[in-house]
Amino acid sequence: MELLQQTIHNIPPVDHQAAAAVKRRYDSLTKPQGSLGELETLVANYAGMTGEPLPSIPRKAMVLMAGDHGVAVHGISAYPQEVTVQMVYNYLSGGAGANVLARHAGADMFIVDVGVRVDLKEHPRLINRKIAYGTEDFTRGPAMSREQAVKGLEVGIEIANMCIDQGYGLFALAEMGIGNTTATAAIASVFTGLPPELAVGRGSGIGDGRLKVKLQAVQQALKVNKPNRDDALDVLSKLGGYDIAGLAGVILGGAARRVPTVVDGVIATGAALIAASLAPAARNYMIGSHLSAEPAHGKMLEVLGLRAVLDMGMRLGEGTGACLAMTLLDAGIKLLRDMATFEEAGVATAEPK
Ligand SMILES: O=C(O)c1ccc[n+]([C@@H]2O[C@H](COP(=O)([O-])O)[C@@H](O)[C@H]2O)c1
Ligand SMILES: Cc1cc2nc[nH]c2cc1C
Repeated sequence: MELLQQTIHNIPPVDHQAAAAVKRRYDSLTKPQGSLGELETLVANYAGMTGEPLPSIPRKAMVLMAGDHGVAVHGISAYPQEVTVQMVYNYLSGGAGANVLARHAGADMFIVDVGVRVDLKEHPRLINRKIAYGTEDFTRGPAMSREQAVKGLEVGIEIANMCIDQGYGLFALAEMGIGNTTATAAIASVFTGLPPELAVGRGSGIGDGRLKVKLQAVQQALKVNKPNRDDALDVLSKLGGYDIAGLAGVILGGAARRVPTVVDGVIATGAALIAASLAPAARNYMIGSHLSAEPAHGKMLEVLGLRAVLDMGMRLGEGTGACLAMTLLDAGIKLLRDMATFEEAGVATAEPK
């Protein structure tokens, strides 16, 4: 608990001067003012987070938190629960979408077992921080204890600190956990006020039968647990997963040291809602990536004040949207650093209005 509290306490305000310096430089470059649109805002906000008036391309870490969800016993996913562990092995051997897009974005992957249901074979690239063998079925009671929720958050903070100590300057959130869109729909419902009917979606691709069961599971979880939306630890422990807790911790750990986090799809955004509720200042260190196909995602981003820079109907999770967004951030930073100014290129500036 001490690490969590200290981390929250350490989150600094953003550096508005660094953000303003970026805007000024964009205005001096050989293009009509503001013509790079949201790319300019993305980089200016990023500079406000890191405090660098002329940002350089950051070293990137994708942190993938894997955990199982007890609610999966109800058949609320299109895939069997074993897929969680099977996909972890796929990440370790480099063959998943997450690996391909992490390589594409130049990000190194940190694969963490925070709560997979079975013991995993040791692997030099697997970080074992297992808190429990999956969560409890949240239709019957809390998914985990408050202490376990804190542990999950602190695992994320610890991984963030380890990465920052190694020189990483930007995080991408990634997760794997069969059933985690059910947990996320419940969290989304609490923090956005959306009724479960509007928060529950098809996740990994369920049909109408499973969708009905999934909706009932979320309704039941809210009824049985009565989460208190003013107490993020209550919401996280009753409705969350170890994957979600770990990712919320990464955001907090990064924010405390001015390292921004690119949020991924609906599950990562559930973690972002937990982090923002625990520490409102952490919100300033989050970068939106894409708009997931899950129905609650738009409202969740709106509540956080985040903008999705991509809208491509993606719903893979595992950090894939975050990686694509990181490539856009890099593009914006390159433009800022490498374009000629009006003065350097001898190009005439705008006529008076
Ligand atoms: O990130 C998203 O927006 C997203 C939307 C739907 C599904 N997923 C991924 O699919 C898995 C969860 O789906 P489900 O149906 O088992 O809840 C989990 O491993 C997520 O990474 C991810
Ligand atoms: C194969 C598979 C890969 C995934 N990656 C994230 N969630 C997933 C769900 C499934 C089923």
